[in-house]
Parts: sequence; C-alpha cells; structure tokens
Amino acid sequence: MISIEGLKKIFSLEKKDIVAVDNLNLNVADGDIYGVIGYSGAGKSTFVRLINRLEEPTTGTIKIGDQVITSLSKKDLRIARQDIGMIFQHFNLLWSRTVAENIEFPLEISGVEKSDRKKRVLELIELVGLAGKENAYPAQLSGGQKQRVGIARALANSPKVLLCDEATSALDPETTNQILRLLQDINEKLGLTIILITHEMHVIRKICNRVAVMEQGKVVEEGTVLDVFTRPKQPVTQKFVEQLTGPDEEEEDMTELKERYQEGALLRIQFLGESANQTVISQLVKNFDIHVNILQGKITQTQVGSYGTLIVQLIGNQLKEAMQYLEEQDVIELEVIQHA
Ligand SMILES: Nc1ncnc2c1ncn2[C@@H]1O[C@H](COP(=O)(O)OP(=O)(O)OP(=O)(O)O)[C@@H](O)[C@H]1O
Repeated sequence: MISIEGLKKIFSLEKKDIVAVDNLNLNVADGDIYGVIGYSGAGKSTFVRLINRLEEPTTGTIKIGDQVITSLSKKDLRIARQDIGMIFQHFNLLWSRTVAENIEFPLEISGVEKSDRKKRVLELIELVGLAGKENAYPAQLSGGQKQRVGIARALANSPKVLLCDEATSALDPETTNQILRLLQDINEKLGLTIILITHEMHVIRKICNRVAVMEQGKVVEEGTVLDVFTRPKQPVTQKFVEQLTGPDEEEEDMTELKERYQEGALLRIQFLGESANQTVISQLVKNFDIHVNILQGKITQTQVGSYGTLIVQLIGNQLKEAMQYLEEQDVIELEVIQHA
C-alpha cells in the first residue's frame, strides 16, 4: 500500500514560487494499476518524481508499505529505490550500451554477481518480448522496443512498485496498446503495483482500475475508473471523458428524436460497467412482447466491463412490464426521456 499525505512541492524561481504539487493526498492499494490524469502543467510529472524522491518534497509524507520514503537518509533511499522501478516517456536508455547491457546496468549498481546478472537479464528479455535483440543498440530499435528495454531495466531488481511517467506518449496507437498490454501482463504475473501518469483517457480506460484527476497540483477527483467515467463531477474530468465519448451533442439531437419517435417509450440506458449488462437488452427482447429500436449510443470497454449510453425506443404490448424490468436492473441506470 502506498499512502501519500499532504504532499507539496514548491519550485522557488527568482521572481516567484511555483506550487507544482499542492497538498496532495492519495492511497494506492497493492496490485493496483493506478492512473493519474491531468492536462499539461497539472503537476503529474512532479508528483510521480516525488514518489521516489527524484524530486525532493517541500512537505508531506510518502509511505510505501511500512517504509516512510520521505524520512530516509540518502543511503537508505538508494536501497529503497530498488523496490521502485520507473519508466519514462523518452525511455532514458544508455545509447552506447546494448539492450542486454542496459538491462544489466541496475543489477551492476545493486552489486549482483555477474553470473546471476546474465541469468536475470535473459529472464527479463523473455518477459518483455525482446528475445533476439540482446545485442542491438537502442538506436537500432523501434519506440516500442525501446520502451520494452526501459520496462525490463525497471524490473531488473524485482521492484514492488513501477512508476510510469507518460510511458506511452511518444508511441503510436498500436505500439501504445502493446506496451499497455505488457504492463497489464506484468501487473498480473508479478503482482506489481503500477502508478501511471498520462494525459490520455484511453490509456486509463485500457488498463487502470483506479484513477485520480489532477488540476493545479491537486487531486480534484478520485475513484474507480468506472465511477469516474460514468459520473464525472469536475469539469476537467468531464472534458477527459469526452475524449472517449465525443462532446455531448445529445441534448440537441434529443428534440429531433422526440419528434421522430413518438410511439412507445424513449429511454436513455446508461451501462455501468458490470459484465452482466450485456444481457439486459437481449433479455428484454426475449422475455417481453416488445421491439427495441436502438437510436443512438456509444459503448466502450474498461477493465471490468462495458460502460456507455444507449438511447432506445421501446414499442410493443408489454411496454409497462419491460420498463419495470429495466428499472429493476442495477447494472444500468434508466432515464425515461419520453413516454407516449
Ligand atoms: N524543475 C522545475 N523548476 C521550476 N518549475 C517547474 C519544474 N518542474 C516543473 N515545474 C513547474 O511545475 C508545474 C507542474 O509541472 P509538471 O511537469 O509536473 O506538470 P505535468 O502535469 O507533468 O505537465 P507535462 O505533462 O506538460 O509535463 C508547471 O507549472 C511547471 O512549469
């Protein structure tokens, strides 16, 4: 468990102070893939660099397990950092070293015997899918392969926590997906806790179970990805959710839909992400004398199930019963837009 309390970072410049992280509190459970999202300048990078004290906090406490990172001496911090791996947007590889030598580097620093190092490097190369590239130099690799080296190097000392600082922002969408799948794989296989910062909502959607939204150095909203997606409270969160669902043009369309589909009932069904929600519509058609006319909608997948909204028209003899059935389903939220 990572717990962060009252974390603050002020950069003192000549003319003014910049509060990059402002009284931030956060708890991350073991095994979480925890996303932190925010626009440029929100303080995400500073925050993630404070966790392993690449930046020194101005005030606040960071605890990882039983260890209070913020009170460690420089020497103890060096040892503690072996439990905290980190990957970066621009990979930060050593360009004059081969793939194998890059991955071996942290093992050298932590004093692992040469024969054990070689064995561990081979394991890591397998784990991240770089077999055959051991002797290549970073310049000979694609972006995705470079990040795989970054991941292998970060995992070399078997850390408990992996910090990802915009790790996929320099990659194309397909490579991004491959790297996200790898991170998910590692999280499952090794039980590693991952904190991932990003400005892209689809990254959060793909692999995170929880998310914090940062604005002006503070966490303004936090929760399970599904809760935050389905009920965004803050304007900044609503904007991020729109990255996935498109701007909310629904209300404009609604007048037209109401006019065009006056028969039966016009409903907005919001899917809340449980896996069971897939069957709601098919059960409806199967069990009731009813037609379901899907008029509009967008459904997308998250880690735990689908979420999104459908606008449907129900027509038929058992309209009342069908609507009652929908109201009883707690995997959806129902709103009656119009009822003839
Ligand atoms: N070393 C530094 N010295 C002075 N100001 C800094 C330093 N690092 C960051 N800042 C300032 O702190 C604020 C937060 O920056 P930070 O890089 O953490 O944000 P971010 O959300 O990661 O944005 P980006 O994705 O653009 O990096 C910004 O106003 C930035 O200018």
